[in-house]
Amino acid sequence: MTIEQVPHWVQPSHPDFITIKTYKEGSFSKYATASNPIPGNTVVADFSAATPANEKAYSSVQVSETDHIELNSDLLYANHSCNPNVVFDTDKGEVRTVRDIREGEPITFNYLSTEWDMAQAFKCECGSENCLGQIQGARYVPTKVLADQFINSHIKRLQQKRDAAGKA
Ligand SMILES: C[S@@+](CC[C@H](N)C(=O)[O-])C[C@H]1O[C@@H](n2cnc3c(N)ncnc32)[C@H](O)[C@@H]1O
Repeated sequence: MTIEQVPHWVQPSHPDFITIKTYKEGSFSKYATASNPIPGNTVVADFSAATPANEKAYSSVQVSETDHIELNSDLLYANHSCNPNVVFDTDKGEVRTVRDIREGEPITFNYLSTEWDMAQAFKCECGSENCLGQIQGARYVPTKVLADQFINSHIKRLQQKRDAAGKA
């Protein structure tokens, strides 16, 4: 079944940053690409349009051990990658590049850096050498597998609690 996803915000929401493209027919087929070249370590967006999410969904971003937000912007179309080029820093409420990004390059972040137990799992198509395959939340991945990656503080706390309980 194809789910029609009709944005409720004015598009484009981040014209200098995001150009949306479509890569296949059907649901979840859109992705954010860079409108311009962007240097590494640049703050490119914030979460100022976000609102609390009543429940987690494919579209929400987890911002604490219990809370989720809806982005209400074209940031929604940032796909997951196991080797991402931006971070969604939920403590600072900002999106930052982690390396230089070429114009037209897909904008991606690591969903496991924000999500503990996702509403909707998927088989990752990022194509990275270190691709983890099934993406369903950091809960399902050993802490050491994510050790070299940017991980938000709420996920680190949840990892610590899980690992401590496992040793008890
Ligand atoms: C927040 S949306 C991202 C935008 C989405 N591609 C769309 O068209 O609405 C998250 C969904 O996109 C898809 N997705 C994101 N990253 C993916 C990836 N690396 N491989 C396969 N599907 C992905 C999954 O269906 C996921 O549930």
